[in-house]
Amino acid sequence: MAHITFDTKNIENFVADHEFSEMQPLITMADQQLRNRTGAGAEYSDWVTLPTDYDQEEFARIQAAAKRIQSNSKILVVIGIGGSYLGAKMAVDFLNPVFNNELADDQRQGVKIYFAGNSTSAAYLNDLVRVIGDQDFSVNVISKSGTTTEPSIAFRVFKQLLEKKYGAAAAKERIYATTDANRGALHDEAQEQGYETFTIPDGVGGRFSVLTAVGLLPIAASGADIQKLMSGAKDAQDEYSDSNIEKNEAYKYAAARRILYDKGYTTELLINWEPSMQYLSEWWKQLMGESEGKNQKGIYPSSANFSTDLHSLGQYIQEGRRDLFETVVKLDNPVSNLDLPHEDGNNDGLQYLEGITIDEVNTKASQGVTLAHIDGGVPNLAVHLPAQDAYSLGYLIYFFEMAVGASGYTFGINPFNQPGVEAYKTAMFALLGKPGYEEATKAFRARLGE
Ligand SMILES: O=P(O)(O)OC[C@H]1O[C@](O)(CO)[C@@H](O)[C@@H]1O
Repeated sequence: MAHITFDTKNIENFVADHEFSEMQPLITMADQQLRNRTGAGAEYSDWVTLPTDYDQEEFARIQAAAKRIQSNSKILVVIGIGGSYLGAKMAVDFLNPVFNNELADDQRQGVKIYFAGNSTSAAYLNDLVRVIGDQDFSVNVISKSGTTTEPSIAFRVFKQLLEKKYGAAAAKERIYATTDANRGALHDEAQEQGYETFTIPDGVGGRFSVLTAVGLLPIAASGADIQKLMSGAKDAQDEYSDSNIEKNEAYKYAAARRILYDKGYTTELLINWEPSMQYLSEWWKQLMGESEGKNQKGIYPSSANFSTDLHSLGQYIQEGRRDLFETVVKLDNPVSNLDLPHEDGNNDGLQYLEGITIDEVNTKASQGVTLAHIDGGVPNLAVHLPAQDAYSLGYLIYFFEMAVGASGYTFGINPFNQPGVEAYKTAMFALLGKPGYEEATKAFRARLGE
């Protein structure tokens, strides 16, 4: 089966071949830390073998639950934030038609998926309640800790909506909780209330959890093929098993990023040319940023959606500060195509494009932009995706996970924790007056002049 490929030819002007061989010892060391589980945070590296070592019984329950949701609901509200949200959103968007939720029921493979609990916006929750209206729905609440404020608030709202609509007992049949196997507020509530539960394994951190029930249940409910997703990831696990940069493209990507970083290219833009891939970048940003951004080090992960953002960020990318490099994720074969419609005359100046497809325009645009950006001093890496399908996505997920696992160790940090996220939570809890934060409450309120 065709699989993703990684291409460094467009950094030739910026990086010499010998620089890759010089990076090999660092990558070999990182590979050993990762695979022998001797590096910092190794207890959270079970994702390395997840595609060949996952709970088959739970996988079957996920598929059964997805079928049940499809049979009794029009909508699945997926509640979660960060790693308990972005992987599912990425995959649901990538594997379904762009306007999936707006299609007629018989045009859609599975249920409509709406996400909640990923902000503190009241308007978002109010508007989603209005969208649901009198349609049948179920809820998948996802939280490893079970105490994250945003999803906890959203869960209250949608749990009460379910109870109002179906009654307390029937509401419980429509709630699916994905959480820690043994502990946490959500775990305890699920046990007490008898919700069907799915597990976020102890050894898999949030941002690496898309191939667990965290991603798999929403993805399956949307109608996408989670078996093929896992099989793409499994083939990637086999493919990226060598520590040699020349035999392992995930490590070649890690090495290329690290070489560029050392030369002052400290911001990486993940570029896509399909609107359905916008959330691939959002997922990738958490994966990279939360893993690498520690001890005042790490590549800042950003993204741009082309050609849209060429008309907003294009100027900066072409001529702004020269600390950017791009990684383009390019789809080699579009999921659907369109001929430019014929029109008599040439009032819109598009006659020269007649006879070629819109996807060819997309491809030529991407090639042209790459050349222009290289000329402007922006190194350009490329990941080619053969198809917009579950197999390729599973492969791609594993590619990025392996790359950041190794890359994190080259920075000498723990790629699997996220201590810095606590700072905002402390400030927020203090200002909200959460019990246990009394001293911090005084200090933060004083800073606001309260
Ligand atoms: O699944 P939880 O515990 O609700 O956490 C959600 C997200 O919050 C973080 O812990 C911090 O933002 C992420 O690492 C995680 O993906």
